[in-house]
Amino acid sequence: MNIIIVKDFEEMSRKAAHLFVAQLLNKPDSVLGLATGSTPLGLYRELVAFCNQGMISFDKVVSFNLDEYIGLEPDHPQSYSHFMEQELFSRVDIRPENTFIPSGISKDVEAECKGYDKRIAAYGGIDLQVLGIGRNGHIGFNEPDLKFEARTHVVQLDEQTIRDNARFFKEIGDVPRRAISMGIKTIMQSRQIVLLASGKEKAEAIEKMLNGNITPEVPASVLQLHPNATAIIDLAAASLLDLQQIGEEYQTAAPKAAQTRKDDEDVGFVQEEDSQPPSGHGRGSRPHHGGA
Ligand SMILES: N[C@@H]1[C@@H](O)[C@H](O)[C@@H](COP(=O)(O)O)O[C@@H]1O
Repeated sequence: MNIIIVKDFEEMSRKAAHLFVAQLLNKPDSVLGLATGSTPLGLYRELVAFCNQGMISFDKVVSFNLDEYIGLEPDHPQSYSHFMEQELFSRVDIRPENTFIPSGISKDVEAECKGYDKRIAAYGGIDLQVLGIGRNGHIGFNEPDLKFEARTHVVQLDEQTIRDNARFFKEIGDVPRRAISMGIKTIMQSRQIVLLASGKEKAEAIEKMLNGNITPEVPASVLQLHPNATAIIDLAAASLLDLQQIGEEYQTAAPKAAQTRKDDEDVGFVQEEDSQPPSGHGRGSRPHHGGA
């Protein structure tokens, strides 16, 4: 895993944005994996600015989000769908029909999960996936568990996650208890992954992710196995790491070029055989939020 230690949130966001800009310049029709939470907000701000300057375009981009709360309508102010609309989609030239987020109000959640993975595969898989990290080491909404959940699935949220995310809701009782999340295999199939972490509340999770065993009890630890993953960590989130050791043991340079499908197969993360060519559409007409 490449480790890049940066000064603060701003530098983390800028460095992450550069990876995305490079990706889009190389491949304008990239499939991006997107995340929510406070952590990627600076990244999205930077991408909006690059797009407004005409340096990048999202016109040909397809995006898949990691997760969504079960029970929230897409235009609910705390839904991840609404978040993405506000923070990125309404501010760049991405086509609404090319943005995918699991539906939290699907009548058949199992079919929703299966269909989501199939659709990702049908678009050729994710080129670049951004991740935040929960204080308990979760990625997406893959909570600590006894086994890695492979595919997009329904999760029961941890008490700590519910408490952490309660800050976005009026009261803790309003936080949904369940969500749909991409699974570990879905995430690991991405050709390139960038995990962002900022702030001292993430320090313990980061230390366990990098120095601990690869275990479902720390879901982010699986990223140690990914052939092209980069963690961009600010000094506060890196405060429990031995920075000298990092200098010696890890690369801090730019990530390797995108892995080929052959490489993906070598590590056992293969695309589904039964994937169909893309026929469905994204979330269709975009609710208007009057964002800047
Ligand atoms: N499902 C999201 C995760 O994708 C995110 O990484 C995590 C951390 O959020 P924050 O970036 O606000 O610390 O929150 C939620 O649980």
